[in-house]
Amino acid sequence: MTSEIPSIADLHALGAAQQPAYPDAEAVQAAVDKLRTKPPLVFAGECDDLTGRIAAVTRGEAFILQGGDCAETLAGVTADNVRAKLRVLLQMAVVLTYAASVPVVKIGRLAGQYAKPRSNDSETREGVTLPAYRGDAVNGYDFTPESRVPDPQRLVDVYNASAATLNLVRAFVTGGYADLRQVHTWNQDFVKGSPFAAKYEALAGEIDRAMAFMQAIGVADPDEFHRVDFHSSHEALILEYEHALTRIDSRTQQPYDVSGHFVWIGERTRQIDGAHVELLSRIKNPIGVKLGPSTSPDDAISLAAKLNPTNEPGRLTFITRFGASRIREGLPPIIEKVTAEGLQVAWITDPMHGNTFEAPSGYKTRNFDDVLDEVQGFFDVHRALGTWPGGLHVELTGDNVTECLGGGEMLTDADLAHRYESVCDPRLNRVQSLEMAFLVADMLRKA
Ligand SMILES: O=C[C@H](O)[C@H](O)COP(=O)(O)O
Ligand SMILES: C=C(OP(=O)(O)O)C(=O)O
Repeated sequence: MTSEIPSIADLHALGAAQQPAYPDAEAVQAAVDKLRTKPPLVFAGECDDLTGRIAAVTRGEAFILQGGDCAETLAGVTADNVRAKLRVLLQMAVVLTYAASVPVVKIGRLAGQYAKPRSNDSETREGVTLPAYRGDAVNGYDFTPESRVPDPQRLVDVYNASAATLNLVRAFVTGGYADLRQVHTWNQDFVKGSPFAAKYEALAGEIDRAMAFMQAIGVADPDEFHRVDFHSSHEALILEYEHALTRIDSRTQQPYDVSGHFVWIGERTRQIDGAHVELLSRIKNPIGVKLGPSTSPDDAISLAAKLNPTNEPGRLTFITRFGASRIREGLPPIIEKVTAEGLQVAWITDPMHGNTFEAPSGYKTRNFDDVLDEVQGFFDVHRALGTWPGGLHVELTGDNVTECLGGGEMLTDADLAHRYESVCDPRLNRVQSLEMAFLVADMLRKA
């Protein structure tokens, strides 16, 4: 590590929000020492490649699809689970690419999304108060005093789980599963009778014909259909983990956080003088910052100045998450100021985090219509300002869970109990995700 990266103590001295209160400093040091010996999960060159792809988004030539679990779990690292998430993202990407004729940059909230910022430090159930669950990177979900103690060994477990996930993802995306000629296969075992399954099947048939045509006239190399580019991402939350995985690239002598291709700073940790902004200002990966409704135009300018001082296209993505009721008033002044200053950023919408509420049943949920309305608001604002709506960031799963209300299946509060599996926030299920892709493809075509 060079002097360019502050020490972990210096970072903590700046003030770091949302960090675990580890009871045993020696155990933290032991976990960090172990992480420092581990090989990189991603390569610096891959991160640069992603920066180049996001630069195309900044120029209005491509669209980002970023999606996956709210919180990955260690127990969730199974072949079926990873394949299901990848499959729904591939299906969505195909819909967006084909229906809107725009290249789609695919980024999973995957292989590292294990730490959660929380609104409250503690959780109370039936008169018992314990530390809040902060993701499998920090403590256990079980509501017992033992499980909720932050354990730094979990950081090593998360590294291993991320390595296993990435290994599978790389095998799937280069080994034939993601081959465009498999578009029909991805649709197998979809919810029977779903109108979106039928709509997808029709689109897949068109893609087959288009590929056959391109091959027949000799403009397409079959190898081009065989593999896709897919990148990992997560919120860079736990300083010990991200710092231990920040390494100097032997090609360029520059620091990269090799825990994932793209890392972002959350709404609760984007303090301009805080530790997260400082650490991410030093690494060379493409990075994101969540911007919620309290963001002022000057906040956005200061963040861009600190995080992307050379104004490099593709380096910085603003992920806006205002809520459906606030985006139409809140977003324009920010975009206007950023554009007036000539700042190169990609804009993407997270229509999930500003639209969460507690249903009468007690489940944390989101309404599909609110999510869609925020996406529509995002497109409307960009259209009015002549800027490019560069992408969609969603919490989703490849399974048929019942966590968000509405959508084509018209899930109600009574349905939430059937299959609510998220350990933190509610995700779109497979049908809702595909429905979202078709609706966004329509918006994108008009953009
Ligand atoms: O995913 C984002 C946050 O971690 C989450 O929304 C916080 O949830 P909470 O308000 O239940 O703590
Ligand atoms: C915590 C998250 O979002 P935000 O920082 O926008 O609340 C998240 O995306 O997991």
